[in-house]
Amino acid sequence: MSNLVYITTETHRTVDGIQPDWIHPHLIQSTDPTKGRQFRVSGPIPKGACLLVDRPYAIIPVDEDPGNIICSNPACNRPARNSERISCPKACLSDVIWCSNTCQVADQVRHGFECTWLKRYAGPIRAKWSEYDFGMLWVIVRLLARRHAQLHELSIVGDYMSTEKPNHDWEGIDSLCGSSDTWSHDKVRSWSTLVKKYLQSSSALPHGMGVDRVLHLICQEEANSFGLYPRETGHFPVPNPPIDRGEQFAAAVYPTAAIANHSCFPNIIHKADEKGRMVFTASRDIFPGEECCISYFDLTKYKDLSSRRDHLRRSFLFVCQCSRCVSEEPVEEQSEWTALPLMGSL
Ligand SMILES: C[S@@+](CC[C@H](N)C(=O)[O-])C[C@H]1O[C@@H](n2cnc3c(N)ncnc32)[C@H](O)[C@@H]1O
Repeated sequence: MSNLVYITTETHRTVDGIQPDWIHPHLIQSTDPTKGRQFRVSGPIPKGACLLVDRPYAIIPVDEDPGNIICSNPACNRPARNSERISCPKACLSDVIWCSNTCQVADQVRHGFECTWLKRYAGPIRAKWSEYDFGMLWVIVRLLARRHAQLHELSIVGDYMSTEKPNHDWEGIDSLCGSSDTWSHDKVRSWSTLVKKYLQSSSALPHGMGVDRVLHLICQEEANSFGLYPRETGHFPVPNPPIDRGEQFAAAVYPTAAIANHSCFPNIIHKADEKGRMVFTASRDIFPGEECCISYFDLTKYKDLSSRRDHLRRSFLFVCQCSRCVSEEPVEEQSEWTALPLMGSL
């Protein structure tokens, strides 16, 4: 991180009302007819420049590495050492810890929302479904818990419905792409069962949303959540010998970072910092008008066109249209793609 170039002239710029911790003045949002929302740059970006620092709206530890459990306070998120961990007094879940009394007190309202749900359902979901399903549902509960805590704060200062202070962060979650049309019927049916069993609005989870909205939230979360790893993702060309990104230690949803599309020839490297904030750094010089892309997967793992596209199709449900994939397509496939009707034009 030592060679990052921070340009600090516009510290409070927003992307369509969403306010990340920091965004480079040249990073803008636009729309691509095939890929949807995207990041572009309006001016030159030197290699090493920091483009974005985005706070997670919700983050959960992933159980692989019990040495690396992150503080539950969303304003902190730092990995806490064993000796400094404070557990929930109601013992809702061993993965819920805070790194100090201050963080625990600051997180009371948000955690209060998830605590009963975790105590009641974490065990049964892990036993009857899977660790993956539990993680996915817990991210949803944390999204709802954060929204609840923000609404609570706004109601304390008396401007809950004020148009001057809308809940910018939740707008970012609301605008994430993803819908039930993207996923298979079986998948959507299984998520619908999970929502009805475990995520309906109740005294244990008073979010006030209908089943369809929560199901839609799952579809959005599944299309937009990030895995957090100890090392950077997106170095290209892959260094020799290759350095992978390590074991995942958390999963998170970032309202602004989620706008970044994937490329197998990315110009951005991404990695979460010590507070769980997603940091985008230019991996080469980027020219005005260029799209800014991250890599959604570890480029050391999938190398040729078919393995990259298969992986993206299976895990992210889209056919990669990045410049590298399109240029590597056999000529007959290229003409098939160009023959497909586009939804619009640039
Ligand atoms: C995390 S979102 C990225 C932002 C998204 N474009 C939007 O409109 O919000 C991931 C989705 O973007 C689209 N996408 C991202 N990278 C792509 C690529 N290389 N080729 C085609 N579609 C892509 C896919 O629809 C994918 O499900």
